[in-house]
This record gives sequence, structure tokens and C-alpha cells, in this order.
Amino acid sequence: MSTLNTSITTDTAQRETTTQDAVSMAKEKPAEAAIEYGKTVGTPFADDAKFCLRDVEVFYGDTQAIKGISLDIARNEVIAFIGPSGCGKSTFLRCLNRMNDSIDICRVKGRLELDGQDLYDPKRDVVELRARVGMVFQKPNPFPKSIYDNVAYGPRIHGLANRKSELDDIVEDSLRKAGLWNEVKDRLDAPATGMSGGQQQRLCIARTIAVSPEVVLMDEPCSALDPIATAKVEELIAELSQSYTIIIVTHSMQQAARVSHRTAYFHLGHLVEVNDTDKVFTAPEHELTESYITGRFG
Ligand SMILES: Nc1ncnc2c1ncn2[C@@H]1O[C@H](COP(=O)(O)OP(=O)(O)OP(=O)(O)O)[C@@H](O)[C@H]1O
Repeated sequence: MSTLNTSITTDTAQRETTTQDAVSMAKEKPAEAAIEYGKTVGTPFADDAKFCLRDVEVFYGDTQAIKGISLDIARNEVIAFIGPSGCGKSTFLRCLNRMNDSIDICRVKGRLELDGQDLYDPKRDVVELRARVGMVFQKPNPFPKSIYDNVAYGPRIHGLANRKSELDDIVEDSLRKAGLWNEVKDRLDAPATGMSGGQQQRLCIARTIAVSPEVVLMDEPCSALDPIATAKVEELIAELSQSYTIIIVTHSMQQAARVSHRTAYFHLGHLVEVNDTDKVFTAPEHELTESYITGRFG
């Protein structure tokens, strides 16, 4: 603050710049000093844990992106990851189905278990893991194939159907669960790339659930969608939560409030607070959570 005061001069241009600096300082991310390493306030642990994650650290080369996070994710819960850009939400999400394995400079440390089994056991079949823990990305990414073949792709490679009729049933069931069947049942052979963005994203969700996953990871699944398509995907998340554990990264606090049971607030690679979603948005425990949800920075 003293630097700011001494920089004030009578020069008008200089004064304007200084005022802008003050505004941007006020919007700046609060210091890491407000966070105790490895400590999360609220309710990060659960009795019925699908994922048990302890002391997780992630490095890109020498840079530490995740700083000692411990968290349980319960069976059939929807948990939202929120926080300012670059705080590590996607990095942490990608640990859960080992998507970070494909990044050469990325190292994951700590204990990460799915149903009590080590996620990072070198003997683990990663293809099988990614069928159990499916992922929906920010931008819809259908294959350049027909609508039918997009959904049938996973069941085919995992040998989930012995006959064409069984595959047809899986495709129909997945498209129904994704709320898309009525829109596409008469054009299953049409290219998926000809669908609207919102339809493509629901197709990607159908493709993910076609292999009967236990968990669906969603990395900003609505950021490329308009409000109507977003509302459809959010309705879908509510329906899917009956059967799956869902972990969603979102920049929209309204979306986190609408779809999730618990919300986890990340800051500079730390997990600062986890609480029931209502509590996070009405009575956050940590000052940084409060600053973020009230728009003081982010
Ligand atoms: N492939 C990578 N190589 C090197 N550094 C990376 C890589 N991916 C992410 N990072 C760094 O790790 C940190 C966390 O990034 P991450 O994408 O996980 O944050 P985020 O909270 O999901 O951000 P956003 O909300 O902007 O998507 C950032 O400093 C980012 O620059």
C-alpha cells in the first residue's frame, strides 16, 4: 500500500494510472498466506467414499499445481469444483482418471484410491479405468462418425454387446438417458458433426455413459453452450446423479449452486473449503471462499 501512496503525483495521467492500479489491486487474488498447506475447512471427508484422495500433489516440471489436497468423493454425489482461473481444478479432476498421464512433464504424488484400490497402481489397466471414470470435456468433441457409431464406439471396443440388437439397445438406452433419443432417433446414421453444439455435448454424454461408467467427470461441460442447451445439460446432470458419481468443474457459481450437493473451492493449487453447496453460497467458512463468491476477485 505504501508503494501505491508514494507513487501519487500531481500529473493527471499518472494519477489515472494509479487509480487503475488501486482497482486492480483490490481485484487481485488474496495472498497464499491466508491458506495453511494441506488444510481444508468444512467437510472434505465422507463415510461412503468412492474416491479417497490424500495429500495429493501435482507438478508440471518444477511448478507445483496441486498442493497437498485431501478429499473424499462420496458415491452418487454431485460435487462441483470452483475457483479462480489457474487454481488447479482441471488438473485435480484429470488425476481421477489419469488423464494427466499423457502430459510428459506432469507428476502426481499422494494416495489416490477408487473403491479402496490404488488409482496409480502401475499394473492398473488405464483403458478400463477410463471406462469406469468417464469424462466429458469443455468443447463437444464427437468423432467424425454417425450419431449411432459415436455411441456404439465404446461398447464395441469394450466388447459389451454380442449381437447387433444388443448394441442397438445400448445406443438407444444411452441416447434416452442423455435426453437426446427423440431428437435423433430418425437420423442415427447422420454425421454427428451436423448436430447443434448442445446436441453434440449431450451426444458426448451419451457416448460416455454407453460404457456404463461409475463416475462421470465434467470439465466445464456447458462453457460452449447457450443458456437453453445449458439448462438441458443441467437437467441431465440431475437425472444422471441417481446412478453415477459426478464431478463437475465450472466457472459458473450459479451452475454449481443448481447442480451440486457439495462444492469444493480451490485457490492457488490448495483446496480451501469443501461444504454443502448451500452453505458455501450462503455462509462460507473461509474468508477466501467468501471473497470469491462475492466477486471480490476471480
Ligand atoms: N499441460 C500443462 N503444462 C504445464 N502447466 C500446466 C499444464 N496444465 C495446467 N498447467 C498449469 O497448472 C496450473 C493449474 O491449471 P489448471 O488448468 O488445472 O487450472 P484451472 O483452475 O482448471 O484453470 P481454468 O479455470 O482457467 O481452466 C496453472 O498454473 C496452469 O498454467
